[in-house]
Amino acid sequence: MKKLFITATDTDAGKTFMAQAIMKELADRRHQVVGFKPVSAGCEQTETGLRNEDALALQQQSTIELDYKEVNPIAFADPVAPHLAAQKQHCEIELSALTQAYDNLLAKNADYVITEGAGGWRLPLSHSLFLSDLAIQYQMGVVVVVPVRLGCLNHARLTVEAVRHDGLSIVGWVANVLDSDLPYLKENIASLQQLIDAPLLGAVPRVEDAASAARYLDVTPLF
Ligand SMILES: Nc1ncnc2c1ncn2[C@@H]1O[C@H](COP(=O)(O)OP(=O)(O)OP(=O)(O)O)[C@@H](O)[C@H]1O
Ligand SMILES: C[C@H](N)[C@H](N)CCCCCC(=O)O
Ligand SMILES: [Mg+2]
Repeated sequence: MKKLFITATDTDAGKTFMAQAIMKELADRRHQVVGFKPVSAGCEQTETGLRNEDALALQQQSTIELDYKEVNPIAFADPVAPHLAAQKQHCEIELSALTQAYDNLLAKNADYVITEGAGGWRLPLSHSLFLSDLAIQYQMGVVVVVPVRLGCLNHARLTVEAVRHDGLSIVGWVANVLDSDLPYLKENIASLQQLIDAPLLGAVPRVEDAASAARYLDVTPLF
């Protein structure tokens, strides 16, 4: 059983997109995969409760049937920092709620549990909890998604330093090349390779959907 945590240098960076693509690649190689979005902020109210796009995508990409709540135990309607959404509801996110949900997924005995973070690595969940604490608790392997743009070198390096400071390994990273006209694109990717010093799973251009993104990824470093 491999436990992976998909983080990024920021929000809106391509975590869900690449998580789906990685799950597809693994599933195509006959691995059983389940997706997990422990905390979501930005949901639609439906008859069956709050539903978040990321979690629905991960639920759909899972090779084992999962209830929505199993994929996304904590959901907030507002698309804001989750600890602020929690404060507004006078509640506090606790690590035990996340570990309980994670343990339930571990019990499914899939080959991979793919957790998508929210925002970046050090996302606060309360005054005393970060989402990174969940990844640390289970010693997850970390995949970093980097949207390649001006400013990403610093963000990528800071993320890598924080992950390693927490004692976790970066098992791979993805260059999300949303702007193929970025000046010095190749040089930026080469700099990122140096700064991150972990396997590059792929450089993904702007594509139609996550299934197309999968074609640019080599997931063998995740085996
Ligand atoms: N390579 C790509 N090609 C085309 N569209 C992309 C690509 N990467 C990301 N996107 C799009 O950019 C938007 C942001 O990506 P995504 O939702 O995966 O980010 P995220 O890091 O998961 O954000 P959040 O922090 O909200 O979870 C989405 O609309 C997604 O479909
Ligand atoms: C609403 C958004 N799409 C994400 N779900 C939450 C991002 C929180 C980022 C918090 C922060 O680091 O400032
Ligand atoms: Mg997402």
